[in-house]
Amino acid sequence: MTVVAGALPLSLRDRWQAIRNRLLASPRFQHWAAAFPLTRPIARREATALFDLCAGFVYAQTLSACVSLDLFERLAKRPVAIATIAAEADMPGEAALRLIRAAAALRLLETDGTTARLGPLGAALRGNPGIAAMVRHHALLYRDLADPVALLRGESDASLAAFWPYDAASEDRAGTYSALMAASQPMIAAEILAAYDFRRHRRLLDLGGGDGSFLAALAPAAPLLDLTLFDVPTVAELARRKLAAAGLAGRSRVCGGDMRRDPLPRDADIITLIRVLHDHDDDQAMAILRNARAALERGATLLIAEPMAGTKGALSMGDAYFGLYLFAMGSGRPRRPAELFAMLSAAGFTAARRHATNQPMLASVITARAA
Ligand SMILES: CC(C)=CCC/C(C)=C/CC/C(C)=C/C=C/C(C)=C/C=C/C=C(C)/C=C/C=C(C)/C=C/C=C(C)/C=C/CC(C)(C)O
Ligand SMILES: C[S@@+](CC[C@H](N)C(=O)[O-])C[C@H]1O[C@@H](n2cnc3c(N)ncnc32)[C@H](O)[C@@H]1O
Repeated sequence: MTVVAGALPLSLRDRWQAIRNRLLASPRFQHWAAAFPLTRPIARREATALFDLCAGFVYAQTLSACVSLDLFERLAKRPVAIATIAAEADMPGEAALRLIRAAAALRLLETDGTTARLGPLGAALRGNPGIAAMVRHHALLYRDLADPVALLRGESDASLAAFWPYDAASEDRAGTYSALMAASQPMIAAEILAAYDFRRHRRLLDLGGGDGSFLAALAPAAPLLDLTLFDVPTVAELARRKLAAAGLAGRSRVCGGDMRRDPLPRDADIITLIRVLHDHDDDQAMAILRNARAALERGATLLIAEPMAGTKGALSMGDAYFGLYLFAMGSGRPRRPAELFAMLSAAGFTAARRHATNQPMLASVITARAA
């Protein structure tokens, strides 16, 4: 190791990285790598990756315009002339063509310059209505991120924080965020139900269960399971109505309160925390885990399902997307499975393990047993 005054000591790895980074920053090396046949594909891929980072906001706004104009639903029925889209969207034909060509370049649509058709990514988006709901919701996030450094310094007020008023959820506010969660819950529930068999349990308590969308999705997959939901009182009221409307009133029970400190129903043999822990800073997350542990008999199960940091194949989803999303929200962070294992152990759980999900970008699943 070399010690430089005022700087951290340099390891072998640091020195190798310094050489690599000098090379990558050199216009001569970049030019050579792009021209040499063996390195050309890598040079193009890396240049495109960097360009995509520069242009990400433009891509996202192209998608946002398509969602606002409901183009995916419109084009799912049949191809439509671009002139018709322009008239319906109240914009000049040239502008509509510009948007449709942009969306076609992003594989959201397809076009021959006169007619617009649904593209493969637009078709996939239709399969999960929660994605369009998130795209609409991103207007808030991107407003907060307009000056990211000011946000990180705490110099700007984030509107996202007001969108999630967990501690003071009026009926109106709770209804808005619960509707967003309900729209995206089917794709999450599909991942969890494919990863874990709930039929081995008798009574499930869904902590922070929202408006009951997860329980409604779970009910047919585990017909003998008794269902309990716990959420803040305003959301619990929404869940009561939703579960009754789904014909589950006889099979379910709903409780309102604060999952960090209020006593929880004690008769469950499995507690689920779905998209809940990552919302909370470490002390609050530990309070939730300890409260859950206190409600379980020894040997009972805790299941955590949420997007996790450090997820292979979905790294940008964790520390980049949810890292900044939750920062703007004002609490919580995406955690690595190893961090969750340590927290689970400190809260009195044992035998923590991961269960593979098909789309880890959407959710990873961990279970543990009450020790
Ligand atoms: C047969 C042919 C034509 C081809 C064969 C090739 C082939 C196999 C193609 C695959 C086709 C296919 C099955 C595609 C499937 C695509 C899927 C499943 C795409 C899913 C995309 C999901 C996305 C983009 C999800 C986005 C989710 C977001 C942005 C979630 C945000 C969540 C937030 C903000 C949550 C907030 C809650 C809080 C506060 C953090 O607790
Ligand atoms: C991100 S939502 C997830 C909802 C649902 N589990 C889902 O995946 O769709 C987090 C939920 O936790 C609830 N919540 C937040 N803080 C809470 C607290 N202290 N006590 C009870 N519920 C809480 C919220 O009201 C909200 O319904």
